[in-house]
Amino acid sequence: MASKLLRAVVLGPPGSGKGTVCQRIAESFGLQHLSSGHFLRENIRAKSEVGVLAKQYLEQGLLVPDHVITSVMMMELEKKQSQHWLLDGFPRTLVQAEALDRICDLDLVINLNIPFETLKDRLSARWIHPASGRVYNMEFNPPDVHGIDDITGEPLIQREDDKPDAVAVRLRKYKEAAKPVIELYKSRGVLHSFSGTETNKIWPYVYTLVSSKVRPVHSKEAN
Ligand SMILES: Nc1nc2c(ncn2[C@H]2C[C@H](O)[C@@H](COP(=O)(O)OP(=O)(O)OP(=O)(O)O)O2)c(=O)[nH]1
Ligand SMILES: Nc1ncnc2c1ncn2[C@@H]1O[C@H](COP(=O)(O)OP(=O)(O)O)[C@@H](O)[C@H]1O
Repeated sequence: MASKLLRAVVLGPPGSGKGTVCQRIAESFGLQHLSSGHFLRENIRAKSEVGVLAKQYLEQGLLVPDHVITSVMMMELEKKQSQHWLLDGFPRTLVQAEALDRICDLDLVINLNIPFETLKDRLSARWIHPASGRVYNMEFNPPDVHGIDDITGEPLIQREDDKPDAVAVRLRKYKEAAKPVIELYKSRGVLHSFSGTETNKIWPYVYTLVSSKVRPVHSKEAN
């Protein structure tokens, strides 16, 4: 199998399961999972310059300006140059995709196609552990103890932008902005779309696809 470092992106609307799928890929293949939303929330908590600027956008469910998120992501990617990585939530506009093009050639783009109603239901049941970005869902993957993170025992919170009004705005904005990005990757032949209402059903196909590019951490081959 090729020893080239994998450069992959997962695209999909809010609540489509990008975070969940990326978490599984990262664990199965030992890839670095880089989530734009997670970096922004970390900056907000740290009250950094970026965080102060980004806060108002996140609270309203709006996209952060391209130059802000691009500089955050470029800084993170620079630190991970020698590792396989997987981007979650970036690029989300054509301008961001063009910025990414300037630093790498993508090998793989995974596009999650999930019906609107499913997305609305999922987001309202989502809880996160803010420090780690771990994601729970009260129906799909509840924590062992209600409202508590399994690993640290710290309280879980519901994101401001998972409230119903912000969710509707986010879904609409996503559609508009993502269309040209999806078209771009389709035209390059790197786009792989997966449709369905359940991450567990989509996951085996995603696993097979990623296996064709990188070796699983726990495969018999690797042991
Ligand atoms: N019921 C159900 N819930 C799921 C399924 N897959 C993921 N979820 C849950 C986990 C979360 O609470 C919520 C959204 O999943 P993620 O946080 O992984 O989605 P994504 O990263 O795309 O959302 P984001 O962009 O951060 O808003 O849905 C599924 O197949 N069924
Ligand atoms: N690539 C990006 N471009 C602009 N804004 C972003 C980007 N990634 C994240 N954000 C901001 O952070 C918020 C949370 O992002 P994320 O955790 O990926 O969740 P979601 O997919 O539900 O919007 C977004 O609603 C947006 O305000």
